[in-house]
Amino acid sequence: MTKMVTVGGQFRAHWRDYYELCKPRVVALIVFTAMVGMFLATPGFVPLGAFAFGSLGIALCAASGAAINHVVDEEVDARMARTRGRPLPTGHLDRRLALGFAFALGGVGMALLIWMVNPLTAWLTFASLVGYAVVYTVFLKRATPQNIVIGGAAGAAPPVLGWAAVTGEVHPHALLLFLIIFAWTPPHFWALAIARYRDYAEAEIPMLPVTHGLALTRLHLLLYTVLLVLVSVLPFVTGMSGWLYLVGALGLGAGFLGQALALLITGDDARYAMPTFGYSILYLMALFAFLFADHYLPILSRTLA
Ligand code: HEM
Ligand SMILES: CC(C)=CCC/C(C)=C/CC/C(C)=C/COP(=O)(O)OP(=O)(O)O
Repeated sequence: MTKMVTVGGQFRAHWRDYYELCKPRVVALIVFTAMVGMFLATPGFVPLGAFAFGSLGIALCAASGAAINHVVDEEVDARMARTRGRPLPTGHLDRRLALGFAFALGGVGMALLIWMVNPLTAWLTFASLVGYAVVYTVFLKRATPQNIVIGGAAGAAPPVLGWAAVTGEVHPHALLLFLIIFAWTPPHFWALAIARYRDYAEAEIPMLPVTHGLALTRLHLLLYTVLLVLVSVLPFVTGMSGWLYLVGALGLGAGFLGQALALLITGDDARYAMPTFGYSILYLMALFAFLFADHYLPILSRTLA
């Protein structure tokens, strides 16, 4: 009896470790933005196959990238308070097992995308995986404070991937969604980097607050938020989205600008940095929910009329 409980307990611990390697909450938001890309790609309903296999394939590849990031960053993660409890630095998981797991996820994800969706989506997703796990994690993260600006392109790709899964093409409207996430990434990350800048300094990772100071990072955070609000209006200006989206985008943008301004003016990182980071996640989720609602409400009201 005792043995069974122990075996059960161990299995549970391993399952959780593998799950954590996938950065599940980040992947969830990535897949949500990909799904919205799929919905916006068509005036009607998304074909079920493209939706299910596209979402699953993108999720598996993003999780693969996240797991590779854990392997490459094992030593850096061990040096930072925020990350030293992860499965590799704590020794809960072996590096080779983690890498095998990452390749298995990526392999299954790619197979699904190639055979059940289309090759364009598969290769764009592969480029995003390599962009995050290799270009950003192995090189840029350790090389330049612009790491997350350039590396942000990998995380901004999912709506383009979702769109391509449904239509087999890269549409200019999908690129607008890419631009939104691309402009959102710096304020998203720098809010956290300000809050945790001692971590990055100790790990000798050249994040902007470490190399150029907190004041300049707060200013850059605000400037990118202004850029984000401007870019977020483009779906309305180009006729891709309507008034519901515009009102939502401006309301959410005002909230983000308020946070970024409060951080800059007061310099009170303890009070504003983590709430700004939390708001950035809520912002992206809600902005994409507005894109979705704006796309389907007119169709719904026409159907009901
Ligand atoms: C290069 C681009 C990005 C960088 C450098 C970055 C950085 C980070 C970091 C360091 C964290 C904290 C993770 C932790 O504490 O475990 C985080 C959390 C998060 N990020 Fe990002 N991020 C990027 C792109 C994205 C993208 C594209 C999305 C989604 C579309 C996203 C969604 C999230 C979410 C949802 C969390 C919260 C996770 C949690 O609570 O466990 N991030 N990000
Ligand atoms: C295939 C596809 C769509 C790939 C998406 C890429 C992806 C998973 C992007 C997430 C970005 C992210 C969480 C960066 C943080 O890494 P970090 O190492 O700076 O943060 P950490 O210190 O918390 O590990």
